[in-house]
Amino acid sequence: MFGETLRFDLSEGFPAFTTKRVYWKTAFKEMLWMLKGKSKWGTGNPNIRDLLEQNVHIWSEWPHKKYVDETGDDITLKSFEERVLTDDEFASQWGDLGPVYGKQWRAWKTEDGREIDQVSEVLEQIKNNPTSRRIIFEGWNVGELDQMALPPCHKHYQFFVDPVKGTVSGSLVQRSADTFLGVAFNVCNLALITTLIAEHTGYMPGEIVWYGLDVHVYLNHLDQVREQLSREPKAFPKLVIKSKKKSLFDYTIDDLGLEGYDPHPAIKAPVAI
Ligand SMILES: Nc1nc(=O)c2c([nH]1)NC[C@@H]1CN(c3ccc(C(=O)N[C@@H](CCC(=O)O)C(=O)O)cc3)CN21
Ligand SMILES: O=c1ccn([C@H]2C[C@H](O)[C@@H](COP(=O)(O)O)O2)c(=O)[nH]1
Repeated sequence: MFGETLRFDLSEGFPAFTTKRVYWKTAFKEMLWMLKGKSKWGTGNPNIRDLLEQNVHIWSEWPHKKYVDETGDDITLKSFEERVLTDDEFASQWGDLGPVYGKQWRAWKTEDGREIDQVSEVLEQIKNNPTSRRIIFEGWNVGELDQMALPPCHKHYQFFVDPVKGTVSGSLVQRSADTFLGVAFNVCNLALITTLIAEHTGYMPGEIVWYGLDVHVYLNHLDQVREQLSREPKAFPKLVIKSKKKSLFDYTIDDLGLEGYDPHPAIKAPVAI
């Protein structure tokens, strides 16, 4: 399908889907990793070492494939991850994802050698110029796409302040959406970033609007999708910020929680690489 929309009012609950268990901690860790921007490994591009240290494996397939293709060393995904985790030099060389998400969000390179922190600018604009129609961060850096492990799927984030309601709403344009595996994570993470941005600018979270352009279901997910569609949705949980940090960029998973999340059981599916 092309051009689909989902809309959730965050005052009515946190949109972690309930028709299957969404590994929201994994999703949140991914979002917090993106918000940190650069990695201390290698060239500073986002690196899977930082995810593996938190037991998150959802990005490992891509650098593993690159390593096997380029070196001919046919090691398993598990041994590859182990090596990235324990061998600093290996992590710097092979754990690097290129200038993906966090790099563009926090340190977009300009022609004159500066780096632009788009997320900090979003916070500044919401505080100082809330009626702006330019409250955006963008990951689609055309000149650097060929260096990225995957060109960004969730690419354009735009925020909107309603001064009367006292809310910040968030939206996401996603060029390509893996309906069964990716979208639950993407919606969760859009709701998380919108809530955190509201918290750090003195507003309440408003709505989130998700736009999916190429929205697809992989053929080897069909049984899983049918199973999920047969289930009745339940009430959404509530996001709790257990400890408010000074900066939006300082959160760890231990600072966040979901209260009242009682989903149907998880449904497993293979990820397409
Ligand atoms: N085909 C494809 N779909 C995606 O959703 C996707 C990509 N590729 N490439 C980049 C990232 C990585 N993402 C992923 C990758 C794997 C899962 C996944 O396997 N999720 C399982 C288990 C989660 C866990 O390990 O805790 C799930 O049941 O949600 C989710 C998102 C989202 N993106
Ligand atoms: O956050 C994400 C990241 C990726 N996806 C999905 C969408 C596609 O199925 C693949 C990417 O393949 P492309 O050929 O580059 O479109 O990953 C997602 O849904 N959410």
